[in-house]
Amino acid sequence: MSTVLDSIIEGVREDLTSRMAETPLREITARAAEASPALDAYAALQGGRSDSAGVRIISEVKRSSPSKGALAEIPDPAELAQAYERGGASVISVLTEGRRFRGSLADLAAVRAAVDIPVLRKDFMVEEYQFHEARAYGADLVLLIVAALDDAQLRDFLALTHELGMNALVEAHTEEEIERAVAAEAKIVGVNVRNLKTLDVDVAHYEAMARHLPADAVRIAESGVDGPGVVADYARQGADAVLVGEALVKDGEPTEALRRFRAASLTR
Ligand SMILES: O=C(O)c1ccccc1NCC(=O)[C@H](O)[C@H](O)COP(=O)(O)O
Repeated sequence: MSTVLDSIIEGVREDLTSRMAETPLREITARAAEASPALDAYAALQGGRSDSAGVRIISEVKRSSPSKGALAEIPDPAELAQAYERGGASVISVLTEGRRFRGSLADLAAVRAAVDIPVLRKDFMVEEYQFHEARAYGADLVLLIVAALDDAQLRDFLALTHELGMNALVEAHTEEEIERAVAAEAKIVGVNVRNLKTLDVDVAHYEAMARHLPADAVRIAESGVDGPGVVADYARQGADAVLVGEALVKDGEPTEALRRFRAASLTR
């Protein structure tokens, strides 16, 4: 049976075919090689569970989603990213998938030019081309969804990500996917509490999965933050960083919201 993830990836592949026809691999590779070196997202995210600065926040530019539909217009993603940076975000996540999330590579480039912190290209990465494209548009970090890749792809894409000077956030949903991420030698491992089959969010799932995360990986809790309480819970459960989308884009004062989220993690 086809899942939401399968259907998103089908659309991603179709859109990718058009972009590849417009800008061939050798051209995007050359543009990636000319881009400014990637910022160190690993350094920006590590230490959140142990040092006095508290949990790091990855703040997302998210207009729309398959689970909730329209969330926020975000006419100026660069301005939103700057508001996040002022609030103390460690990394900005930019959804670049167009059909379901209404994101774009133009959003990624605009955010990259507007902030001094690392930027994540949040997309469904299934072809080598997309990694060069991510670098060409200024990404420092890319998302690898274990459920969307086989073991060979996971290893090859991680190696390519590192060759291009970027880091990868390797996203798992289950114990088995965490094991696959660890076997591929992922250094930044996320647990997304949104079930990609049902789209249900269960924040308690992070606690169940956290004990399977290796001690030496940077640990990310993804999705489901609806206020400071959930950030504090994720921090208590040993997350180094928390990825937040909807709660920030729907808040009229994202800088203040972010400050509250960061402060909450210090109460653990
Ligand atoms: O958000 C969705 O509905 C969704 C559906 C299918 C695949 C991915 C999806 N979201 C991507 C994300 O992982 C979230 O944008 C991110 O973790 C932030 O989540 P939230 O804070 O709950 O908006």
